Amino acid sequence: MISELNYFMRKLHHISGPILYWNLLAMILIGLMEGIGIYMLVPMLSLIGVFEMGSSGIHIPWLTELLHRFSENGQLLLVLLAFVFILSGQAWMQRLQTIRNTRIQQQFIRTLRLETYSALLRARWSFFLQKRKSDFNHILTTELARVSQGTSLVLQMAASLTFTAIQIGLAFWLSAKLTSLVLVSGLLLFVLLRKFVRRAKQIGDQTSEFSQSYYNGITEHFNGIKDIKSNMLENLHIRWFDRICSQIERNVVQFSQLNTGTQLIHRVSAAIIIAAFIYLSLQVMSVPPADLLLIILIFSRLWPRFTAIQSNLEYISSMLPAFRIVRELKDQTEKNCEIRESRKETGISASQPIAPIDLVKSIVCEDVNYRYEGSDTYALKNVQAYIPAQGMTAIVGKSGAGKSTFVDLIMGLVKPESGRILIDGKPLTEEQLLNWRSSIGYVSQDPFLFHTSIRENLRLVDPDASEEQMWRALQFSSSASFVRKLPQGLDTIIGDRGIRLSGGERQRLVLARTMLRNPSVLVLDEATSALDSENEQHIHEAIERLKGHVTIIVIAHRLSTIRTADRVIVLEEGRVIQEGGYQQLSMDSSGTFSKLLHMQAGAAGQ
Ligand SMILES: Nc1ncnc2c1ncn2[C@@H]1O[C@H](COP(=O)(O)OP(=O)(O)OP(=O)(O)O)[C@@H](O)[C@H]1O
Repeated sequence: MISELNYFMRKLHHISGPILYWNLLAMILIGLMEGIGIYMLVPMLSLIGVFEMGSSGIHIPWLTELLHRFSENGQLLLVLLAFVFILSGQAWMQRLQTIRNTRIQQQFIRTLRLETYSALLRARWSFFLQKRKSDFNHILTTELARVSQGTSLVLQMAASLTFTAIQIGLAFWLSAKLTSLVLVSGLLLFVLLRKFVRRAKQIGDQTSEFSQSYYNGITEHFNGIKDIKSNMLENLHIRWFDRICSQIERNVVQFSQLNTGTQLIHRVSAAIIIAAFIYLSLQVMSVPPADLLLIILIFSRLWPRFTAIQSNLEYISSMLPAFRIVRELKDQTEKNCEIRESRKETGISASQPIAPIDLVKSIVCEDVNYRYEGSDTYALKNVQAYIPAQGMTAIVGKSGAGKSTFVDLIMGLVKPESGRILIDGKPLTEEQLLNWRSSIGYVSQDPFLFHTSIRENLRLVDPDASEEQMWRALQFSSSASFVRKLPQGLDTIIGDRGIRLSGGERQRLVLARTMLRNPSVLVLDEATSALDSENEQHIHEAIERLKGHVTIIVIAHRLSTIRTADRVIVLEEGRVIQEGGYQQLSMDSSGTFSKLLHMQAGAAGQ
C-alpha cells in the first residue's frame, strides 16, 4: 500500500516540479512565523517587564538594549506592532500558499485524469471485452477524486509535520523539560491509537466497494431503462438503490465515528494531561505563574498538531484503496496498450498521424483460430475466407455462429490465436494495425450518436466537413430525405444516443458519418431488429451506391438485403461452411445457405 502512495507522490513530484518544494518551503516559513508570533508574545512582554518570567524565557541582550531605548509605552507598542506584523504577514503568505497548493493539486488531478482516460482509450479491444464499462466511470470520477484528496492530505501532513517540528524546536528553546513531557505523552497516545488507522483502511476498502456497486448499478439500470419500464421493474430497482444508499451512509458514518472517536480521546487526554501539569507545577514543583502560562501555551499549540496528524493519518489510510485501484488500472491499460504515445509534453501526449492502407486486391483469412479469453471453445475454427476489394461481401449464419468475431478479426480488433490475415497479400502485423484500422469505417448494430445536432454528429469525424460534403454523405446513405424533413434540418438535436430517430434512421446517419471519413473498407453490422421494408430498401440503395467505390462487408441478418452481394461467407459454429457468389450458393439446394434462405422466406410469408 505504501508503495502505491510512494508511486503517486513521485508522480506529483514529476508533474509539479520544483514548485512543489517552494510550496513546502513556504509552508515551513509560515509555520515559523506563526510560531514566532504566538510563542514570542509572552517572553517579549516579559522582556519589557510586563511580567516576570522564571528560569525559562528568552534572553537576547541586544534586543533588550534596543527596546530599552524607548519609553515604556513605546516598548509595548513596538512589541505589539511586531506581533501584528508577523501574524498578518503569515496570514497573507498562508493565502498565497493555499492558492499555489490548489494549483498544484488541480494540475495533478488533470494530468491523472488525462492519463487514465487516454490510457483507457488506447487499450486494445480485448481488454474491454473483460471489463465492466461502468467501472471506468467509477474510477475516473470517484476514485481519482479520492487519489487527489489523498495526495493533498499527504502534502498537508508533510506541512503539518514541518509545522510541528518547528514548534517543537521553538518550544524546546523555551523549555526543554516541558516540551519533552508533551512529546512523550503525544507519542504514547499515537502508539495507543494505531489500530484506528488500520480500521480506517478497512472502512476505505468498503467505501470503494460500495461506490463501485453504486456506479455499476445506476449505469446498468439507465442503459436498460426501457426494459425496466416495460416490465414494471421500477420498485425492484428503487429498493436496490435504497439499500446501496443506506450502505454508503453507514460507511460514511462509521468513518466519522472512528475519526471523531480518536479526536475525542485526544481532547480528553489533553484536558487530563494539562490538569495534571498544572497540579504538579503549583502543588509539587512550585513553578512561577509565567512558566505555567508557557506550559499552557506550548501545550495548546503542540497538542492540536498531534490531533491533526492522527486525523490525517486516518483519512489517508481510508483513501489508500483508491490509490491501489487507480494504479492497478494504469498497469492493466499499460499492458494492453495498443496505440503508443509518440511524444510526451508535460504529461499530455500526441499521437502520430496514421496513414490509411488503400485496399486494392483482397482480404484473406488463412487457417484462423480464435478463442475468447477464459473460454475453452473456439469462436472461430480453421477459418479460410476470401473478401475481394471493391466488392460486397456478406457474412451470414445463425446467431452465435461467429459473424461478429470474424469481422472483429478482419478489423484487427482481436488477434487470431493462430493463422493469418492477409491484406493485399501481406500479413496484418502489429505495426500496421492502426493504419489498417484507419482505413475502415464501421457501422454497428446499435449506432453511436451524441446528444447534439446532426451537423455536430457528422463533424465528429471531420471537423472541416463542408455543408456540401455533409449533404453528399447523407445522400449516399439515403438519409438526405429524412434530414430535410426534420424541423431544423442539419441543426436538429437528435436526443441522447439519437433517441429521437428511428433505429433505421440512426443507422443511416452513422453510415453518412462513416462515409465522411472516406474509408477504404466499410463494415456494416445490419440491425437485428426488424427494420421496416422501406428502411431496408434505403440501406440497400445506399449499399448499391457505394458498391464499386469501397470494399463492403455486411453482417447480414436479413438475406433479402444481400441479393446483390458479390460474395457470401456462411458461418456455422465458428467454421466457414460455404463460400461463393449469392446466385451460386442459393442454387446449391443441399447447402446451409439455401436452407437459411428458405427459412427466412417462410418466416416472411407467415
Ligand atoms: N466476449 C465474449 N466472451 C466469450 N465468448 C464470446 C464473447 N463474445 C462472443 N462469444 C462467443 O463466441 C461465439 C460467436 O459469437 P459472435 O458474437 O461472433 O456470433 P454472431 O454470429 O455474431 O451472433 P449474433 O448474430 O447473435 O450477433 C458465441 O458462441 C459466443 O457465445
